[in-house]
Amino acid sequence: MLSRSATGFCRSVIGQLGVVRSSATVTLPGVDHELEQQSSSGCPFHALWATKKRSAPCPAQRPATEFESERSFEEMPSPRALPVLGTSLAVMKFGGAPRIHEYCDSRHKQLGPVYRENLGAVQAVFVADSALIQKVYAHEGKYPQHMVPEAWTIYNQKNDIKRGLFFMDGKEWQDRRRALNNVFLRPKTVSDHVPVFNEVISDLLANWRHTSSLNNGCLDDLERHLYNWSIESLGAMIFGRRLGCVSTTNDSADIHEFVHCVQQIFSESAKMAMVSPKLASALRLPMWRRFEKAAGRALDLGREYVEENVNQLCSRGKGAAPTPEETKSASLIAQLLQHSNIDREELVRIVIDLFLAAADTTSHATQWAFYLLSRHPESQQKILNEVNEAVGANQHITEDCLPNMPYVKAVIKEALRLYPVAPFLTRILDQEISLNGYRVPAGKLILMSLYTTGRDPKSFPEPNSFKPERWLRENRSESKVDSWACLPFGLGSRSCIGRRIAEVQMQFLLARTVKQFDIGLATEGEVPIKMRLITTPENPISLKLTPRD
Ligand code: HEM
Repeated sequence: MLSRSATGFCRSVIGQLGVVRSSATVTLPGVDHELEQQSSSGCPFHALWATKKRSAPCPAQRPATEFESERSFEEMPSPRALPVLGTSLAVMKFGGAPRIHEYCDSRHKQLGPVYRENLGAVQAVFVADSALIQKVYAHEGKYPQHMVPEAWTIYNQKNDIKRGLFFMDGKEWQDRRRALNNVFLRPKTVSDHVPVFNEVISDLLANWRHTSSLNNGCLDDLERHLYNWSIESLGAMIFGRRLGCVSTTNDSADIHEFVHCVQQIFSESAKMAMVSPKLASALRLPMWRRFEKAAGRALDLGREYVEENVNQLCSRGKGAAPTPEETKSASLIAQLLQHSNIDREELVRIVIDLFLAAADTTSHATQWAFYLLSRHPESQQKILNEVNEAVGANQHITEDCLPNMPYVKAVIKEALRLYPVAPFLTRILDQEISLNGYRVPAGKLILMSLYTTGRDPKSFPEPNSFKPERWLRENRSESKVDSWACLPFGLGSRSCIGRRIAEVQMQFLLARTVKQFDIGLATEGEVPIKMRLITTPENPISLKLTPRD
């Protein structure tokens, strides 16, 4: 098993989000390329393998003799490394941690779909091939294990605190995941909260209309707007009430501080990509102190929100039946308390980690989608046509309209292919596996390079072009997309638990924004990726919004 404390430079450099193996299904209306859901009985990979019509047997069923003809781990392609420095200089030449996706991409081009490299103290196996990714998932076992950013592990150990789902492993993870699945993966959970998601969007769009009208049509700092939107939407769902990040009427200084802290946690841990978090914490470097302060404050504020919510629920008295309205808008906290044996203390940790997992990912994914739309007016027109047709006489986009809006969904999928928020999915397997003819011992860190697979011309013709159409069911035969090469939410039982929530929120926001505004880019030129633990724009993005009415 890989030591959790191992590594500085690299654990952070490659410390992106990992992925999964789940049991709930989310199907894309009109988008025929989803793979994530499997039945819990039998080998889930047989079904998946069968749907891909591969001639080789399911990798999970390969005979034990498989390894006899394989080459050893040491023989696996690996870049030349200098004594002591290893390959750090080569990484630096590419621009260091912010360009790690490009560095790994070039290594794959040089060394093939599977190679190993010691980045700092971490020895990792990099995989960029959809068939091999399937194989890794087929071997992830009952308790899939992923990598967590080292700064967090150190912080948790130092402060002796336990954390939420993302940080759990083994049986504890499985129990909690099941309890949360019961709430998060129920279609009704999302449906019940669509009205509040739309309420948040109405406030956001009113704010955008006002702000841009005062600034020559420009909406600056899209990142901050989307961060607020993402936290407000999730908060409304979790606490059953608006937090005030977006609304102008219910403004609370605390919530802005919370948003700021969550944002800072990510920005400071990304800075530790160039310095070992262990070293940064031991020397109490400014970046560590800022990280520690932001994490401590976020945890405190999160605790206050959760406790306030739980106290309100408890003060209603045990046997008091909720009113129909209350039942409809029941906070997820109420549902978790009702349907699981999670206690208050654990609830605090779980909820705070949900915010950490959701805020950055959803806001940056949406930011890239807006960026791409601003550069592709023809796609905006397609969305507009689709939305107008779907809403008909009814001017509001309701949940019932979503199945008739496959193009919007395809835009999201395409944005996540080009800009996978989590650029590497990570797994640490508890059994030996053979990848591309090389043995990978149990306990090795495996990084699946989504940036590379998503832009592989074998999987996606014209891979660098934004072509949402490729995901539409009617184009499937000629578009030749390989869904296994694009897994932005991971796969299987440890896949993103918030996927459906994020997708629905994004669909509504994109569709409603395009319906109201023609979206242009206020800033010049292409915006490159800067890796800050997740895939973010290097420069701030500003939009030019022109009302359509
Ligand atoms: C576009 C938005 C999002 C993307 C691209 C995304 C992506 C991912 C990925 C790749 C993982 C992989 C975990 C692994 O196996 O290591 C993950 C896990 C997770 N995500 Fe998301 N996510 C998004 C939004 C959300 C939202 C909105 C929530 C909460 C409502 C959320 C909650 C979580 C949690 C709790 C985990 C850990 C699951 C576990 O360990 O069992 N995510 N996400």
